[in-house]
Amino acid sequence: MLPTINFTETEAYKYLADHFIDINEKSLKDLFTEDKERFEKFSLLFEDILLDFSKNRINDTTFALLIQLAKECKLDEAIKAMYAGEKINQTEDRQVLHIALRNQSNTPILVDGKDVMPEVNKVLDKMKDFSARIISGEWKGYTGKAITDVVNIGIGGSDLGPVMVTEALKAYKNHLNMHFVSNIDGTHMVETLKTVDPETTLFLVASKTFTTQETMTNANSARDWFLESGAVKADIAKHFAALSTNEKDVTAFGIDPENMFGFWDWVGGRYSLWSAIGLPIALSVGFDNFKALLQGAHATDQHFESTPFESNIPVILGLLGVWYINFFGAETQAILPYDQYMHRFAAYFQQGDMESNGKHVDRNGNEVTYETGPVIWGEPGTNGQHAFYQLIHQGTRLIPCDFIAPANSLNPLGEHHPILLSNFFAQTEALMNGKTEEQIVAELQKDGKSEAEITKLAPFKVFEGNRPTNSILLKKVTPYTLGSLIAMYEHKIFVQGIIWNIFSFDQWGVELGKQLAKSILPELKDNEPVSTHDASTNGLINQYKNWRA
Ligand SMILES: O=P(O)(O)OC[C@H]1O[C@H](O)[C@@H](O)[C@@H](O)[C@@H]1O
Repeated sequence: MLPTINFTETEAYKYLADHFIDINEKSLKDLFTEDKERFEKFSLLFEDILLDFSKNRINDTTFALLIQLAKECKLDEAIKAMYAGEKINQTEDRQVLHIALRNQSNTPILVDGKDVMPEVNKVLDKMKDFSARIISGEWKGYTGKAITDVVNIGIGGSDLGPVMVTEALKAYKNHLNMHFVSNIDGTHMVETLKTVDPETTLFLVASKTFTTQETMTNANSARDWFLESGAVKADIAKHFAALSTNEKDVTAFGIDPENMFGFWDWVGGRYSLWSAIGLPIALSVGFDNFKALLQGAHATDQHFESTPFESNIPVILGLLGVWYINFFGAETQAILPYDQYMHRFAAYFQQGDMESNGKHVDRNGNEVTYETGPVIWGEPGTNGQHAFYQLIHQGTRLIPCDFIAPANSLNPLGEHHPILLSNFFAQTEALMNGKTEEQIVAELQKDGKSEAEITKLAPFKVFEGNRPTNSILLKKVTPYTLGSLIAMYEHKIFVQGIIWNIFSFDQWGVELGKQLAKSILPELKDNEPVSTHDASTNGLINQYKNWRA
């Protein structure tokens, strides 16, 4: 069982609330001037990842109080409970053990007294064998040709992770063409099928439950398309595999259980890329690279489990988020990777974070009296700079940003990488220091502007600065480092969920819309006007019926 402490009633929270008044008066610039050791104090090197959190609106006191907050909320007990396989997903009565999927030390992890590692390793071995056969061309399609294209059909956690990682690791990719169909919009499937050949395509039906409407509809359409190509039912075994926990429905769909890669209900969908759901990753970059991804995540898991909070990266990232959300009133968190390959990283953590911590009821079942999960968003640098950074620099909202960049490019091309990184360094510096009116005036005077022009223009050109950022510098984007980084963000989400006293591993909020869609679908069959809903919904449905061809 997880502790159920209201963090706003802790001693640390009360001190933080007072202390916030002091910090809110201070500028980051002053904090750096006051403390020459600031970078050394507020940065951490973990293998090939440097986290610099010194450009945050904290000082020694803030940091100590945040650590105290984590202790008072019994974060240590919560971490132990997760690692020990306790059923911390209490509303679904399940363990939360994505750490077992990447437990490369292979120490026993018990679920109801039974070590899950032999099962985990068995599936990994099966993935290794299967991916090797597909990649080498030993596996043949129904007309004897090797597989050239893989279409993953899945949505949410059965899509976003594999998409994000295969994109982030594209530099390590082999000859297989990867496609991902998630949306129920027929366009997604139709456009994908236009680019593939049934004789050389492997479909992976990825669904933890194997009941998700979008995925099952897409899988049925793919199967129909395949059978219309001249293949017969027996050929399905050569072109369809399932990544799921639901063997019964996989078999009913017509997929050979031999082609089923299983996982378990103690793996949350949005934490499942490390399981059989990661098969598209293993196919795209080879099993050794997939294993390196798991190893990187495992290194973070060990760090998170055993490092004192003061130097524990996920703990620090989580606490900084709490500081901004609950004291400064920040509503969003930007994730800004200066790496084109990582262009889906923010989208991935939109699900990871918002589905986990988008909760308004605490672990006692009571409405919370404070803010919880932030809105996560972001785009890769430098594109974001030319789109939304204006608001980050000069808007009215405080937006904590995580800047992520690799020191080494996987595509060193002329001056591109130094230019990219000069922007990465410049942005956090600009956000911190801003630009004062005096600086602006001096600049305008130098440009020969008149006093009248200077007075008119200067207010618009001022940057108040004092905008907080984390910088995460990676030596290079490798499968291992990427695994470590993803796991850091996962555990950060866990930390925040514990502080906020919410359940991070259920997702009841996605159910209502699904249920309503199911009841509306039969109403769309005929052209009779509907009157069973509110006036707006009736009006929309009836206009749709009028317009549809
Ligand atoms: O893998 P499945 O079972 O198809 O679920 C896909 C997605 O469905 C829902 O939106 C949620 O439950 C997500 O967490 C999940 O990832």
